[in-house]
Amino acid sequence: MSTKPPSHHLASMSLSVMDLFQSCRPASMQLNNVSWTQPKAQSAFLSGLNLEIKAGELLTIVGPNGSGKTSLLRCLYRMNPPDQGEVLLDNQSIWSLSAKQCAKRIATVLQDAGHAIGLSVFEMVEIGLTPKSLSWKSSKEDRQIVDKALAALDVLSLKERRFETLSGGEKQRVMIARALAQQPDVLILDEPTNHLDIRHQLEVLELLNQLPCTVIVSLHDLSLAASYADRILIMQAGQIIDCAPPLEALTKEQIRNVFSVESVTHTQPNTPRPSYSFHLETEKEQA
Ligand SMILES: Nc1ncnc2c1ncn2[C@@H]1O[C@H](COP(=O)(O)OP(=O)(O)OP(=O)(O)O)[C@@H](O)[C@H]1O
Repeated sequence: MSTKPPSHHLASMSLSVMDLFQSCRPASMQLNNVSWTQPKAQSAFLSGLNLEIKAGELLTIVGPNGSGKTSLLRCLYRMNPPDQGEVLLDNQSIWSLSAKQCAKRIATVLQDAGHAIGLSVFEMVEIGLTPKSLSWKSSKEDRQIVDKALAALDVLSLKERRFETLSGGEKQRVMIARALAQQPDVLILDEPTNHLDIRHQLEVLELLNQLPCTVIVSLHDLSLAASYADRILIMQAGQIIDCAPPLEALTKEQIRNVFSVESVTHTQPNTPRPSYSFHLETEKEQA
């Protein structure tokens, strides 16, 4: 028997949003010996990174503040040019593709939920159609795509509102809808659950889990990361410390070493998906 809570909204939204992915060709991505140096820094922050992301995989990226999650994601979506090594999308260097060719296959949801003065929610999401659109004027089919993406993120009722009047969580959901409207083969999201209430956090991860495209998502919540990931990648000080299925990657020792907290892992029967509780080391434990 399923342990998931009933979600009528989720069931209907996933049905229609899956239409958008009918011609999705999930892509693999690869980092080969990638190094990247922060502007004005003396030495590389990301250094010699190697990683293979399988087509259709859901990879979550975790790590403390400043460990390099965003920097790594920027390398993957053709924002940070590596000083050394290569980033491949289906075995082709992303730097041999134009920005537009890349945007046809990779969609991003960034930490700072978009700025737009005067655009409606509908128009914000319509921008997601740009890389693939053949004409300036949106067709009936384009408008249906936008509506389906808005419905999937539970923001269809806001479509006439001006984007800048939305709450932080509503803006975040609109930006995820825009990425879905782009119908990508790879979806990269940088902390997409920031600002979201717990129900919408779970719904977003559940939705990402059902998408056929490759999904790469950074998260601070280790339980959420472990609940849905095929593999978890752990960053620390610009290095990939581990990349493995949740129970293998997030051991008590690993969590202590990387996040400097003590943890208790809670597992449930019939599921490989753990959750965690945390506490700071007590003086008694230190002794
Ligand atoms: N363009 C830049 N110029 C200078 N320093 C940078 C730049 N981009 C990133 N950094 C630095 O690189 C380090 C890694 O930053 P990054 O944003 O990748 O970390 P993160 O793991 O995503 O952090 P957080 O969890 O706080 O979002 C930080 O110390 C940051 O200040």
